[in-house]
Amino acid sequence: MTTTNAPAAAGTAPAAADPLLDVSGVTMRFGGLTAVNDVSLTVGRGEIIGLIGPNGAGKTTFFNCLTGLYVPTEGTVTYQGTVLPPKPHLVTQAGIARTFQNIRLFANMTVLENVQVGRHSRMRQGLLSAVLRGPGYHRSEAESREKAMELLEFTGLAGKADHLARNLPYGEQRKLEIARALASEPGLLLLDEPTAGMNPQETRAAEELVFAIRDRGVSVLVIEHDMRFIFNLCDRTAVLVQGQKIVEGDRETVQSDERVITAYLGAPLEGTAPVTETDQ
Ligand SMILES: Nc1ncnc2c1ncn2[C@@H]1O[C@H](COP(=O)(O)OP(=O)(O)OP(=O)(O)O)[C@@H](O)[C@H]1O
Repeated sequence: MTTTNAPAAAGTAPAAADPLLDVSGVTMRFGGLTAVNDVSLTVGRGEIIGLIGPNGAGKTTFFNCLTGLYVPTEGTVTYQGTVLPPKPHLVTQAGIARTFQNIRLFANMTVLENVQVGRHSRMRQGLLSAVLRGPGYHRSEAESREKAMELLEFTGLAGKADHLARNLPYGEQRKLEIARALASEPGLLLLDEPTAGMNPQETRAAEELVFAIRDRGVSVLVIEHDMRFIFNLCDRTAVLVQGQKIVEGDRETVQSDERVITAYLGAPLEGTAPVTETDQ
């Protein structure tokens, strides 16, 4: 895998000029609780953007608002210039794919089948053709298998194509989730804590994988608690605290922001010591 191990444009201003994703004023309330409060964010083509914040800050809720799992109380999500309807299958068709904090694989299907399921939104064969199993169906199946195998090569799982998903080690299950998400041929991939439960070696490999995904032309928005992972990868990082975006910028901007330090450590520090991966 050949990757470019550097953010696309470190130190950029906190907004993409011609955004692929343009989130404007998204608010999500659950009864009296405002989980996400008036959050705006852009992701440009070829960017890797980080989303960090303490537990319960609203990060996953924000993802759910982007992907149609939740209908935001207020605000809009625009992808490639079109406002997205809050329906997961339409969001996938539009070109946004995601992984979940808690792995959601089909445990009793093979690794290859899991990726083929991810291609469902890009299959052109209708129900009738699938039922009759005509030549079109067989062609489509062969193409689906070939594309799924390419993604397994890309993620390093080709040797396990016939294994049941539930038998993969944890780190490989996370990779498989990413392969399945890529199978829908997204322009934007949302990763929710992709390194949770990984050892340091697996985490470094996951970094390489995210760079390689970006190099395939897929932009990435990633939630992660591992600060080193975030700051190694991301062109910009946004910080959510109690549902609000308190700062967004490059590594230096985020690490030296006193509000970030306060949010993570609970009290302002003397000076502006940078946040490190041990400060989670
Ligand atoms: N469906 C829901 N109904 C009610 N409250 C919810 C719902 N989903 C999330 N919340 C609440 O919204 C707040 C934000 O939760 P969320 O899971 O988005 O945070 P997070 O930043 O992703 O946290 P973590 O880092 O621990 O995963 C929490 O107080 C949570 O309890």
